[in-house]
Amino acid sequence: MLETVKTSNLGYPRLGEKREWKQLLESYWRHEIDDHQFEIAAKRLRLLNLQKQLAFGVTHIPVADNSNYDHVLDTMAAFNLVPERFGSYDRPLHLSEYFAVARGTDKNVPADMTKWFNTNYHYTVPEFDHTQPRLLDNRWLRYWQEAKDALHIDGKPVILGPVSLIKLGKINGTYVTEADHINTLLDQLLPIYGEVFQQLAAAGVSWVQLDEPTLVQLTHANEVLPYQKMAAYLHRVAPTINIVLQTYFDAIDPFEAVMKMPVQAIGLDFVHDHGENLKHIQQIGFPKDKILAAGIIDGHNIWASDLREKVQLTKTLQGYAPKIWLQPSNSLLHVPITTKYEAACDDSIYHALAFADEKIKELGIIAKACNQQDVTKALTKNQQALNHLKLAPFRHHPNVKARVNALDESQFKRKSDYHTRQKIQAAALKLPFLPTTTIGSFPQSATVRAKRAAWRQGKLTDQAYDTFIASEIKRWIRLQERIGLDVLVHGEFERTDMVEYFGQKLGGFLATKNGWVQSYGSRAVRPPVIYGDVYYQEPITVDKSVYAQSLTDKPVKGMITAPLTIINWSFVRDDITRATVQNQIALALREEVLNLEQAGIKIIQVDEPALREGLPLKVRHWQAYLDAAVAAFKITTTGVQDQTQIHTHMCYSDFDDIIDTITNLDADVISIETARSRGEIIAAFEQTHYTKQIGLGVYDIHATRVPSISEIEANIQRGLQVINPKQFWVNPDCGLKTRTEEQVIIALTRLQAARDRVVLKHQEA
Ligand SMILES: CN1c2c(nc(N)[nH]c2=O)NC[C@@H]1CNc1ccc(C(=O)N[C@@H](CCC(=O)N[C@@H](CCC(=O)N[C@@H](CCC(=O)O)C(=O)O)C(=O)O)C(=O)O)cc1
Ligand SMILES: N[C@@H](CCS)C(=O)O
Ligand SMILES: [Zn+2]
Repeated sequence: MLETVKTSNLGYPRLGEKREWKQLLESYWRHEIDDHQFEIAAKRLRLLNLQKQLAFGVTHIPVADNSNYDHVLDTMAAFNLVPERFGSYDRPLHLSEYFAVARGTDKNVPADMTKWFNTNYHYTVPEFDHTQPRLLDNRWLRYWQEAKDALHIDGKPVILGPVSLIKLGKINGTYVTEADHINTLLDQLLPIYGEVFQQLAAAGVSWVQLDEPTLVQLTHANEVLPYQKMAAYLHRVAPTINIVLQTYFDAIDPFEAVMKMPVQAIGLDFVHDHGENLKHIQQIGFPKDKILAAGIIDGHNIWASDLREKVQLTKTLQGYAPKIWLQPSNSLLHVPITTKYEAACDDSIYHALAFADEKIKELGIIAKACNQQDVTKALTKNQQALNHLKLAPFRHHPNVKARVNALDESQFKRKSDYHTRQKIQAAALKLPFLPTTTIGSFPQSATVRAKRAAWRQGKLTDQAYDTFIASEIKRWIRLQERIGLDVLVHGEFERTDMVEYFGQKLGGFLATKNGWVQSYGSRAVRPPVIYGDVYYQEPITVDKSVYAQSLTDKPVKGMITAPLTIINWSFVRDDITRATVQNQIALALREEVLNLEQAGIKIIQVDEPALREGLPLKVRHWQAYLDAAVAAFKITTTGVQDQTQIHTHMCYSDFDDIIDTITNLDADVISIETARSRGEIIAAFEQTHYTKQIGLGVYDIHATRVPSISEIEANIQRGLQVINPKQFWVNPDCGLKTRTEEQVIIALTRLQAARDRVVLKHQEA
């Protein structure tokens, strides 16, 4: 006898429909509101999110999935695990102490952040160097109680599991991978998780969602041991709590071992699993005593589901697991909140979109269909919407498809090898020893944003807006000249965002009005939607670069975003392969690169910061991804003459495992982040005997604190110990758009002075 199909959610976006949460955080940071006002407003937003899910009929509503900055930081703060420099506590952290860890202070650099699996969300990296874990704050109980008291919701607290917490963190600057380290830390953490669970049990909590996303990265059954130990412990100390062991972003390889764990439900991703979770269930079966929490709706993309197909999938799953919860494949943190602000876009796209709220509604329809309720109308409407998009003529451009199919070897190769190019470029550019440059963007000041807002609202003409952007470019060219930088940039003032901007300019993209997704803390991005074949409409960046170059004798870098970063930070159509979409983007950008070159731009930077984060979670899928990434980068960049210098830039990455890919990109110069990761990255380049030019980030742009000349000099010297000075460039870690003008001028002046000191010492030696 089949049980009623229930619905569940894994996490709801935090931003608020109109980014109210962002406004709230930032007004608190600006001291416009006090703690009390902050708490009242934050509670209102939390309850609003819960109320919505209640209204949509979700059976198992997540609680404590909210955060004041980041959920990993919340876990660290609750367990006294913040980095040592921020102190050790025996009471819950005050809001200002919590934000100090996240954002840094005058004295302390903030805790390190990195990408959350293969998403564009950043989490705070735990540091386990001096851990004295203890429970400071059972936030899971607090938020469960809040939902119960205010809305009578018996919520499902979401807690990041201890093994994943450990593996997402570092000891002595290195990610925790050794079994011994994992076990030692687990022994320290389990009693604390036990306390949390016991308190939840005492309060009457029925279900806890225990997220262990690292389970999808395992390859062998013996790696499941710490997870088993953890589940057995929690079951022993809090037997009345039902645990849903939640995985996402891929399939579980050691399937049988995980299925044996003493939990009451297992959450599996049936969207990003390459079909493997279903295959495992069909071959191995699903434990009869457990609930299958089936992630059947794509929580990482924004397309409406094919509901008939999902009903069919659910019925198939019911053949193996009679007790089912239907849920998104992962937390809805990674998609915008509602499509209702997008109604102005083409109807055939609009009706085929599903953001968080629409996804939750989809779950309700599928559940009803499986529970024998009549949803014919909803299913028909869904089929019509999908068909309209599929057949929309503006989606298909046969000539684009033909160009991708006709790609040949000549479009993947520079004319000459690096050493030949290097000589030609050196003669043409005549750059000094240890050239200085920046990564591209300068402050997106309140004035820049206000002018853009006025222009968008029609209060400023196109011409007035262009004139304003030109005046900013000119002002910053002069500033860069005054500081003495060697290679200049135009500053990217015209761009809301390095991906969204290209989405606004290329054919086949839709730029959303309100499709905000949290990137880190209060910061958000609006990923554009790739709905059709991508094509080049007209020059995108050429006029800005040419104008900037006309103002100075120093070289100005052209600045574009590379295909993998565009695709990884967009929502991508899912009816053709990603490799095809990537190559379409690459062919369009190739035209832009050639136009820049033809217009006299001698250095062109092709930013690829998201290449590393897009790596599939399973190593066996890496090579195909990396090969396709290299191909797209080469299509973009290899059309130019030898004397045109191609730069690329990557940040927020661990480069060790993609160093061969970096070499294969064949860029003449790469600038990378290093200031924050304290030099681990440099070793990777040393070991590979990297022969091309490298700009090491010697100023951490993510910290509000500006380093001294000596600190920057030390960073340069550290790099020079392992990298040949002839290959070395001096630059910040990343773009400067989030910094203030004052900070940037001081920082770059010091960077230039540090470079001059090093040059002097080098000449004296
Ligand atoms: C390098 N990074 C990037 C990532 N992903 C990207 N897609 N782009 C990136 O650059 N991932 C990794 C990192 C993440 N880094 C950041 C850094 C900074 C931000 C950020 O500051 N985001 C802003 C929003 C930026 C933006 O688009 N601003 C618009 C203004 C939009 C707006 O607020 N409009 C208002 C009205 C106008 C107004 O009052 O200003 C409205 O629509 O209501 C612009 O420049 O015009 C943020 O505030 O969060 C993100 C990721
Ligand atoms: N050119 C971009 C790169 C960011 S990763 C910038 O400077 O903002
Ligand atoms: Zn960057």
